[in-house]
Amino acid sequence: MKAVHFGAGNIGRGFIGLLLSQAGYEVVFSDVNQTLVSALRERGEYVVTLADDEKKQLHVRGVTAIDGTDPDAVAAAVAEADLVTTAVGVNILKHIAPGIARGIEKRIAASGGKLHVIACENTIGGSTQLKEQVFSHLDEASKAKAAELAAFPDAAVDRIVPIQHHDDPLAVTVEPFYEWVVDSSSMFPGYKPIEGVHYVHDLIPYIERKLFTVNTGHCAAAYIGRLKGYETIQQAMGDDEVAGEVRGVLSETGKVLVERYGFDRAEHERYIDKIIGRFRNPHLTDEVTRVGRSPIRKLSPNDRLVKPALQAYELGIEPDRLAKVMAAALLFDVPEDPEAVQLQQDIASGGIEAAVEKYTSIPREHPVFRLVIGHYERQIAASRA
Ligand SMILES: NC(=O)c1ccc[n+]([C@@H]2O[C@H](COP(=O)([O-])OP(=O)(O)OC[C@H]3O[C@@H](n4cnc5c(N)ncnc54)[C@H](O)[C@@H]3O)[C@@H](O)[C@H]2O)c1
Ligand SMILES: O=P(O)(O)OC[C@@H](O)[C@@H](O)[C@H](O)[C@H](O)CO
Repeated sequence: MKAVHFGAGNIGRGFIGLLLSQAGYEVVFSDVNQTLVSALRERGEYVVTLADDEKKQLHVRGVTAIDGTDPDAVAAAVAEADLVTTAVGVNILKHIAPGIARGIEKRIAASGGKLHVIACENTIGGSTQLKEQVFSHLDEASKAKAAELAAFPDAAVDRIVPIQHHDDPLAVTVEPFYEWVVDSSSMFPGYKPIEGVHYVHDLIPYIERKLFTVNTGHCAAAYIGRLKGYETIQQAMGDDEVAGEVRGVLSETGKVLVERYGFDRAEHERYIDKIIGRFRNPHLTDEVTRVGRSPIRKLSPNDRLVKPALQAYELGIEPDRLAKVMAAALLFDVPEDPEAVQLQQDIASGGIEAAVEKYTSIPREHPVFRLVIGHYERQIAASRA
C-alpha cells in the first residue's frame, strides 16, 4: 500500500508519516523543501523521538520523497497512491490542489481504484476545502468521474510538534500523545481502516473540541505569553497569570462545547487538565512565535477564537477571556511572520476597528466586537504605562 503525504514538515514526519508507516504504508512525501526531499530520498528513513523521560526512538523506514515543485512527479504519485494525506498548512492547500487534480485525471484515464484524500490541518472541514480547490481544476466531465473515484473525509489531528532544532534535518521530537480522528461518513464503503485512526460518523464535535480547546488554549498561552515577554509556551505556562488566562479561556470554550455537544462536564474538565499538562511538557521547547503564527488565520471567523466567542455569546455566555486573547493576537508583532506584519500594517494605516472588522467579520455593533476593542485599548494603555 502506498500513501502520498504532502508536507514532510513537523507533523508530516512526526505524526502522519510515522503512523502511516507503522500501519504498513510505503510513505512517499511530497515537499518543496529540497533539503528534506534529498535527505528522505537518500536515506529512506528517519527517527522520531518521544518527548518524555524515556525518550524512546521510533525508526521510520522505507520512506521516500518527491519534489513537490515537479507537477509531473506529483500527478504520477497521486495517480498510483492508495491514500493521499496532507499537512502543509491550510493556506497551502490551494497550491497542492492542481497536482492532486492532475493525479485524479490520470487515475480516471487509467480506470484506477478509489482514493481517500485526508487533509490533516488545523481547520474545520480541511478535506472539504481541499476538495473544492481540487475540483476547481477539473472540467465538468472529470468532476463527475472524480466524485465517484475520490473521497475527501475531514479529519482532526492532535500532536504537539514544535519547530525542530537538530543537526539532522529529518530528526523530529514529538510529544507522546496523539489523536487522529477521521469522518467515516464520507468514506467509500468497505474502506480499510488505518491502525491508530479513530473513525467517527460525525466529526464536528471532535474537531471543534480539539480546535477550541487545544488550539484556543495554545494560542492564548502564545499571545498573552508573548505580551509578557516569554519566548516559549513552557515559560509562559510557568507564569500563574498566563496559566490562569489559559484556564479562563478554556472555561469559556468548555461551557460552549458541553452545551452544544453534550460532552460530560467532568470528563471535559479532565480533557482540559490533560491539555494544560501537555502545554507544560518540560521535554519540549515550543516557541510562542510558532504557536501564535499566522494571526490573521487564527482571527478568521471559522477559527479557534472568533467562532467559539460568537457561539458563547449566542448561548448567553460572555466571551470576555476569548476577547482578551483576540486583543492579544492583534498585538502579536513578529517581523518574521508575514501575517503579523500585514496585520500591524493594517492597524497602523486603517485603525484597530477597521482591522477587527476586516479580519474577524464581527460587525462593529456586536457586543463581542466592543469587548475585543476594550481589551485592546487596555492592553495598549498597559504597555505604555
Ligand atoms: N506542529 C503541530 O504541532 C501540528 C499539530 C497538528 C496539526 N498541525 C497542522 O499541520 C499542518 C502543518 O504544520 P507543521 O507544524 O507540520 O508545519 P511545517 O511548516 O513544519 O510543515 C509544513 C511542510 O509543508 C511543506 N510545503 C509547503 N508548501 C508545500 C507544497 N506546495 N507542496 C508540498 N509541501 C509543501 C513545507 O516545506 C513544510 O515542510 C498545519 O496545518 C498545522 O496547523 C500542526
Ligand atoms: O498549527 P497552527 O498554527 O494552527 O496552531 C499552532 C499550534 O497550536 C498547533 O500546531 C498545535 O501544536 C497542534 O494543533 C497540536 O495538535
